Amino acid sequence: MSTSHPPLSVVPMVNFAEFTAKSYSYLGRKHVADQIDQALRQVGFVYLVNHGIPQQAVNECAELVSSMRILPSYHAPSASNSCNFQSFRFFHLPHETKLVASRPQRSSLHGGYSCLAEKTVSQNAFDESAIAYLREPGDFNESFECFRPGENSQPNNWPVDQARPGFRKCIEDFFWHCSLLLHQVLTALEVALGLPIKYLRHLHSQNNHQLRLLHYPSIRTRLLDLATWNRFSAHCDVGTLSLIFQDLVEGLEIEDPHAPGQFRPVPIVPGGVLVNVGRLLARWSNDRWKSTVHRVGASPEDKERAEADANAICKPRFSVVFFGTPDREASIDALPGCWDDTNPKRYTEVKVGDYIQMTTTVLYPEKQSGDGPAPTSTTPTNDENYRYIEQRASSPRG
Ligand SMILES: O=C(O)CCC(=O)C(=O)O
Ligand SMILES: [Fe+2]
Repeated sequence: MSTSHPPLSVVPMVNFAEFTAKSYSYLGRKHVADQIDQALRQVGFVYLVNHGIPQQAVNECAELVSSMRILPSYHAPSASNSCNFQSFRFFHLPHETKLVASRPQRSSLHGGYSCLAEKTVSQNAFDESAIAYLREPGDFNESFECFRPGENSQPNNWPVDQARPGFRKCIEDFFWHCSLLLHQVLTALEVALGLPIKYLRHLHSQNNHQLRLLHYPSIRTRLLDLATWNRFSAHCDVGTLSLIFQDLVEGLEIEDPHAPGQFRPVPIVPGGVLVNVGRLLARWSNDRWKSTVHRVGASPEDKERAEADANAICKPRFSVVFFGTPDREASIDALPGCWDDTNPKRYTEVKVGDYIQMTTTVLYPEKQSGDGPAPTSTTPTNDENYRYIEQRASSPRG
């Protein structure tokens, strides 16, 4: 079948040092800003190298992530199983210790720990039966989420310090590194569109962002057949820009904007950060910048091994994702330069708080007030969830 667009296989890469270096001229910075603009228009994702977050800070965050053990009851990792994030030390804590830091009943209003397979994202499903269907099996990951340190309306739940000394400080510091980078990339977008300085940034002045640590444990790769179980279901992010830091294990896939339904693996760029557009920024830019559907499965290498061996086990994967979010009171209306008579506004103006409320209703339908009790001994353990998935995978849904 012929197509006017080449298949999407590569996320463009941009050297961000050329934007942040003080020695660079306006024209030099504009050149970088234009490259980012182009990538977000065509792919919705861009890799930034030399992004300015000190490697030591990424390593420290990853360092908490340092033993090679995975959830012990499943599968032993192979000796060659190297990854630079290795395994979050946090995720190796005993289940009960992690539960102390739980998000109350999946509340979108709290930071904290979510157990394996507790949560599923849903894409474009707004009626109750579709949501119920999509939610039934959880995605095969466990996560820890952190909102802006000191944000009272979205309190964070931390593990007790003796359980993981330094965890809280490290994660909070990393939050602020990411926040700084987010503001720099927003500045680049202002330059690309010729907007007044801080036009986008001033609507992010409250820094109501979110940091998510993710652990995708090893599992029999064939169980990750996307018809039965996912590591992270296909979705778009909600906010403006997300920053994704990955270990050395691939698995992220993005939908080819020119071939809907076809997902392309994203290769790892060591030291690079992936930046992608959330739905709010797509809306704000009148769809100039694409919010591309993405998902996480087994890496291409693991998939290949599973072709030959039905019992092959895929490598564990770790990632850290920072979700840039505008201030809740901000109104999002098409940006200057993104619409005119020939390209009229596609969306009505929306308040950020209302939009987020609508999307979290889909993600966390059973709990809106956020004040529910912490999980109790009746909360399924990771082991129970895992066994459930094994069972369900032998009788696929549908
Ligand atoms: O783990 C990843 O690489 C991506 C996760 C993701 O897309 C998300 O948390 O929204
Ligand atoms: Fe995402």
